[in-house]
Amino acid sequence: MNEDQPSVENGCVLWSNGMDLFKDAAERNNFLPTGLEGIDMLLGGGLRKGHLTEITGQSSSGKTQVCLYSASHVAARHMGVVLYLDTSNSFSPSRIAHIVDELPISLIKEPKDMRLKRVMSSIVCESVFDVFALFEVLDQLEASMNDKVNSGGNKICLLIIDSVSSLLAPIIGGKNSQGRSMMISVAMILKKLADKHNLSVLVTNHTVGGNGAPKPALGESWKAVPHVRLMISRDHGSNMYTATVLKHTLLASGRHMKFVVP
Ligand SMILES: Nc1ncnc2c1ncn2[C@@H]1O[C@H](COP(=O)(O)OP(=O)(O)OP(=O)(O)O)[C@@H](O)[C@H]1O
Repeated sequence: MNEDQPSVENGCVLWSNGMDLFKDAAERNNFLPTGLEGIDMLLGGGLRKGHLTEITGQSSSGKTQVCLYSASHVAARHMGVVLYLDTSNSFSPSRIAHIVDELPISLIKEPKDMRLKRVMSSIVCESVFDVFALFEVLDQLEASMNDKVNSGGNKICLLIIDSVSSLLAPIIGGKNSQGRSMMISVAMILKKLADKHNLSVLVTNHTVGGNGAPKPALGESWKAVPHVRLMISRDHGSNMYTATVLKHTLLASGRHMKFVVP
């Protein structure tokens, strides 16, 4: 084995020296915008490439809105292709069209009809209704990402799963250890894809326990998975929302920022 190279086994890097980690952090220090100013400011630029970001919150707290905004802004700003895995028919092309239509001309310098066509063709939406379909899609994604590395094709830069909890929560109840190991496999595949292909992964996780303090549905085993976990909530009867950091590699938990969904 070459002493300067990290050893690679089944595509996983087993060790890295400090200089590798330093270069890696500097090179990967780039973000994809969510297009929601408060969230982008809170996260130092948006969704970090190479990381898995989780949005959690109660029903109607705005999780899908964050996904739709992120997909629209990333596609509109020529950052790459977005793969949107929709688990509950919440993907809304008309909402995307509305978001793209509202983008200022100073940000996207092209006629509105061309912009919409381009954005729509840069967002690939796929319905995924159970964990087995999810494994299949992720498997195909990995194969196509490996091909794109070799062929230099147009790369996916953002993978969205709205919501990952609706696929995983049904299989982890009770003493179902097989369900739990499937959940951990999904986590490992997502993090490996993010790391190996420098893509940003955005997932949503609904909350449970409405009366007291609502908690993210996927519990303790999943808690360690996301690099960043944001809790969002909607201010009653307004279009004002609050994002609060529950977990972050650099920021203290509890930091929060308001954002508006126009
Ligand atoms: N197409 C739309 N156009 C305008 N506003 C919308 C649209 N869809 C949803 N909203 C508004 O955004 C709010 C947040 O909805 P969203 O679907 O993002 O919540 P969520 O957290 O994903 O909910 P759930 O967990 O039930 O899927 C809703 O209360 C609704 O008022």
